[in-house]
Amino acid sequence: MLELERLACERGGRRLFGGLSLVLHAGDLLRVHGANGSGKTSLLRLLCGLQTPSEGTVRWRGRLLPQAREQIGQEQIYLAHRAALADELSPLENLRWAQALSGQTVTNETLRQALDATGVRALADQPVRALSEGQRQRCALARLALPPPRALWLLDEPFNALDAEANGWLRERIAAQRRAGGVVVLSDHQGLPHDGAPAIEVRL
Ligand SMILES: Nc1ncnc2c1ncn2[C@@H]1O[C@H](COP(=O)(O)OP(=O)(O)OP(=O)(O)O)[C@@H](O)[C@H]1O
Repeated sequence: MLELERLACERGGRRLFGGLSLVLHAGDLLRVHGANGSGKTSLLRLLCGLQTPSEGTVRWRGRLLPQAREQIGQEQIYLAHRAALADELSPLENLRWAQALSGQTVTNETLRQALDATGVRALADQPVRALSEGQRQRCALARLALPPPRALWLLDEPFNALDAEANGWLRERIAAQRRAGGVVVLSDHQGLPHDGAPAIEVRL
């Protein structure tokens, strides 16, 4: 479903990685490891078409990125590092905005149910700036609980700041996504404990 061919990335005139080739099929999990600044975020941004490779190609279901980014937007979720939420908006407004950007409109009740899934329904109407890091991350992760199902999840350090309960919830969501035939790519600089599920590992 997701094909990387001899992918290379440069930032600020520096080559971060090159020659990266792999194919992810339905149900696959790719774990991207590497030190701070090694290029994990850059790789995820290449995979969702927010960045252009310096060499090589990325294809989702045969369509070339970033050229096909608009079409592919409805099939993927990209959750950026450090819960990229607008501070002045509430979690509910942030979720509604994220859905609108990918062409979806949902009812407030559906949004509240998603926030309920990550345990932050009670915070739905507060400004995000008043939330803790972990609460922010839970709000961002609520997108994974929103319809419609998206075949490709790109998650930048999604376990950051989560407590044990939220960590368990996210692991179960990722497992369910894989069982449903989706593809998950996640980055990690902490050497996450492995949950035993087979994964493809890349170190940058
Ligand atoms: N907009 C930019 N312009 C120039 N260089 C950049 C830009 N964004 C990132 N970089 C550089 O690219 C390199 C890789 O950054 P990236 O965010 O992809 O790393 P990372 O592995 O995700 O790091 P971390 O674990 O710290 O989040 C870094 O050296 C960074 O300074």
